[in-house]
Amino acid sequence: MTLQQLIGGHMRRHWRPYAASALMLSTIAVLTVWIPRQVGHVVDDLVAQRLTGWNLATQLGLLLLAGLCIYLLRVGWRLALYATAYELGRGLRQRLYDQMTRQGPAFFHAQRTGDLMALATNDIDAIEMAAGEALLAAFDGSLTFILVVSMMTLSVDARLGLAALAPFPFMAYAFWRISERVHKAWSDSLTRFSALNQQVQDSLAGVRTVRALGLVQRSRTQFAELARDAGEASYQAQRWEAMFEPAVGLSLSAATVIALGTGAWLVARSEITIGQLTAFTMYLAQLIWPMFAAGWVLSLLERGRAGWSRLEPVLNAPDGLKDVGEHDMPVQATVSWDHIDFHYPGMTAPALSGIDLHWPPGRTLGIVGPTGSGKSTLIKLLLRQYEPTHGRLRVGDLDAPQIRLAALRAAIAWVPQEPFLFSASIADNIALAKPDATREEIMAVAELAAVHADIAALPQGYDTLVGERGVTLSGGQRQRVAIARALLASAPLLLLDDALSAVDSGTETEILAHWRELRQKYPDRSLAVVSHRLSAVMEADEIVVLKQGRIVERGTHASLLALDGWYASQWRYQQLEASLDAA
Ligand SMILES: Nc1ncnc2c1ncn2[C@@H]1O[C@H](COP(=O)(O)OP(=O)(O)OP(=O)(O)O)[C@@H](O)[C@H]1O
Repeated sequence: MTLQQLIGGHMRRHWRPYAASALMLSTIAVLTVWIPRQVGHVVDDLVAQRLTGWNLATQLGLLLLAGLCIYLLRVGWRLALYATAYELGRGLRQRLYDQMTRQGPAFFHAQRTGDLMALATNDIDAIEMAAGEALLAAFDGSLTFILVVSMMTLSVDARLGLAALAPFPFMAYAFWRISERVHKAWSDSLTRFSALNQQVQDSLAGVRTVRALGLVQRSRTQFAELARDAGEASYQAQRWEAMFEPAVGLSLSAATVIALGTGAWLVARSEITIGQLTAFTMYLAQLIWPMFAAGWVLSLLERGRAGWSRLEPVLNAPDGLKDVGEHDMPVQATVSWDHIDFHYPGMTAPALSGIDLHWPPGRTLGIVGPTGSGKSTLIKLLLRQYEPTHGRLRVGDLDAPQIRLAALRAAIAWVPQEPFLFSASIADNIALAKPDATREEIMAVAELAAVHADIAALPQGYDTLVGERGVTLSGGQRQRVAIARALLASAPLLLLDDALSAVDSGTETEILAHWRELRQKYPDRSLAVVSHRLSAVMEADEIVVLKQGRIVERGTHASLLALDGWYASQWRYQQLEASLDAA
C-alpha cells in the first residue's frame, strides 16, 4: 500500500471533516480573490470620485467583514482537519502496538527497540502531517492558484496573465528535482534518528554497566557521533527543503517584472485601467502562498512517504505465530513434547533434538542440564513463543496450535530468570494477572513466595513504588515478587525458568515447602522447575537432564543418583560446595 492509498482510505472513512475543511477553505479562497477585485473597484471609483461618505464606509466595512470571515474559517478548518489527521496517527499507533503484542521473540530479535520507538513517534508524526497539513495546503494552494490565475486572466487581461505565468514551468521543474532530494534526505534523517534512539535506549538500560566498566567516555563519544549524524541528516533535509524558497522567489520576481512591464504598456495603450493593474499585482502577490504551499506540500509528502516506507514493513510483518486455534485449554491434561526438534531461526545447530517428554497434571517436572543445553527453549515451546521445527507439542488430545493462544497462555504462569517489574507499586506488580485481588490475597501469595517480610520492611510496604522511578529490589526479591505474581494468577501450570537462581538455598527450600502445602489444596496444579541448583528439583516426580538439546538422563532424584551420570556427579559437586559454604 502506498502513502496515497493509506491517506485516500482514511479520507474515505472520515470524509465529513475533510469535506467541511474543503468547504471552509473554498470559502476562504473565494473571499481572498474577491478582496483584490473589490479593492480594484474601490480604487477606480475613488480615482473617478464616485465613492464618498456612506458608500465608501460600506465598501470598507465589507472588506473588513471578509477579513474576519477568513480568520474564523481558518480556525475552523484547522480544528476539523487536524482532529482527523490525529485520528489517522492514533489508528497507526494502535496498529503498531497491536502488531507488537501479537509478535513473538523472533520479531523482536529482528527489530531494534529504538527503531520501534522512532516509528511510534517521529515516523507516524510525519504521516500525520502528510494527512493533515499537506492535504490542506495542497487543496488550499491549488484552489487559490486556480482562482487567482482565473481572475488574473479573465477579470483583468488574458495576455497579461499568460505573460506573467511564463516563468512557472521552470519553477515546476525545479520543484520536481528538489522533492526527489528531499525524499532521500528525509529517509536518511528518520533512519539516523532511529539509530540515535537505539543508543539512548541502550545507554539508559545499561547505564550501571557502562559506569561500572568505566565506559562513560566511550558511550558519550558514540552518542555524540550518532547525535551529530542525526543532526546533519536533518539539516541536510532542511537544506533541500529550503531550496524551494529561492525557486519560488526567482519565479515570482520574474513574473512581477514581466507583469509590470506588460501592464505599463497596456495601461499606456489604455487597454486596461490603473485599478486593473493594481488588482493584477495584488493577485500576483497572492500567488506567493500557492507557490510556497506547493513546496511545503511536496516536502511534507516526501517526509510522510519516508516515514510510511519504514513503518509499513513492520505493520505488515507476518504474525510470528498463527493464532488459529479454536479450543479452550483442556482441563487436567498432560502436556507432551512429542518427538520435538527445534532450530532457532537462522541457526544451524539444533537447540532441541528428539525430545519426548510427558508432564501429567499435578506432577512436578524438573529440568536440569549444563548451560545452553536447551532448558529454557523447552519452556519457550510450551509458551508457544516458537513453533517446533519437527514434532508436536500436545496438551491432552489437542495439538497446542488448536488451542487459542490466549487460553493457553492464561493457563500458564511463567516466571523467567529475570522477571520484569513495572513502574508501579509492589502490590500492583503482584496483582498484574488479577487486578481486582484484595490486599489479603496479595499478602497471602507474598507469604508463599517468601517475600512478605522483605516487602513489609520497605518504607511504604506493599505501596512502595518499584521499577524505574521507585525502589530498586534485589535480584532475589524481584524473583520472589514475580513468583508471588505467578501464584496469584492461580494458573494450572506454573513454570519457574531458573526463577530461584538469585534466591539463597534456605529461601528456596521455604518456597518449595510452601508449594507442597499449596499442592495439598490444589492437587491438579503442575509445576515445572528449570534450575542449575539440583536441590530445587530433587523432589520432582520426574527430572530430565538435557545436554546439547537432547534428554540424556531421566528419572527421580534417587534413580538418577543410582545412574551415576551427569546428575549424580553434579549433585555431589553441589553438596560439597554447600558444605564448604556452611563451614
Ligand atoms: N533467540 C535465540 N536465537 C538463537 N539461538 C538461541 C536463542 N536463544 C537461545 N539460543 C541458543 O539455543 C541453545 C539453548 O538455549 P537455552 O536458553 O534453551 O539454554 P538453557 O539450557 O536454558 O541455558 P541456561 O542454563 O544458560 O539458561 C543455546 O545454544 C543458545 O545459544
